[in-house]
Amino acid sequence: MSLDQNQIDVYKEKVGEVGASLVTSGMKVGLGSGSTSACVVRALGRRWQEEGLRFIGVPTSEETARLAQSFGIELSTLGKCPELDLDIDGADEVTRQGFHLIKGLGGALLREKIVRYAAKRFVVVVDERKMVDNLGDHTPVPVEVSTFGWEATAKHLEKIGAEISIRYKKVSVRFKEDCEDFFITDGGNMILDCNFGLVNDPVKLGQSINDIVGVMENGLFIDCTDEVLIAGQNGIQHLRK
Ligand SMILES: O=C(CO)[C@H](O)[C@H](O)COP(=O)(O)O
Repeated sequence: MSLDQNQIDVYKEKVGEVGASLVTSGMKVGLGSGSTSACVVRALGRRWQEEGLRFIGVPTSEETARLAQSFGIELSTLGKCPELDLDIDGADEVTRQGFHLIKGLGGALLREKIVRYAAKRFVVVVDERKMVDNLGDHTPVPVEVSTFGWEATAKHLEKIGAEISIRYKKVSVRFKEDCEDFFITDGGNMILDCNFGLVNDPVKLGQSINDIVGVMENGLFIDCTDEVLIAGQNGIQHLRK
């Protein structure tokens, strides 16, 4: 499906507003990362300033924290708020059946996964381009790894079938050594984008990836999404598990 950027931006704004409408005063809310989550945060910022909505946000990235703070939204940490009522985040792929996800093209997957598992309810906001039949349809699996010894970690990932692209600051390119321009996550790690082709058994794959020493976390979010808000030609669909 080809959509122009203006149409995509309109979808993101709309789904951001519907996502933000799920927040009520007094809630503790995980704030996702990426451009669609930014639309949620901006819509929440408007509600904060115009309606007097008051909640506590726990951001999944420094960028999201800065955006939320620019609206005066109160932020906290999982240290102070270890249990959240709601987490709203974007995704790179969402399966039509089961709402399994690939996340992390924005580079925040470790914090996003930690925040997701601190929340009672997880709502994913996407536009219709992100809906797939199988994980791996058009997105690699981002894997966050320690910068120390990442080359050895990459070799182990290749042994389990990954075709690796190192994530650089701007774009992800094919394996190249001795490059100093790596993308570094908020937690000080690197991202290796691992193409496994179609992912038939995501639970097993996620386990095999996380069993490798040096891996911090992988971008497969399996069986943990409660609801999906999908922006498309027919408006916003709100699907529940
Ligand atoms: O997982 C993520 C960041 O780590 C994002 O949620 C994901 O990449 C979607 O981003 P966007 O809404 O910009 O397409």
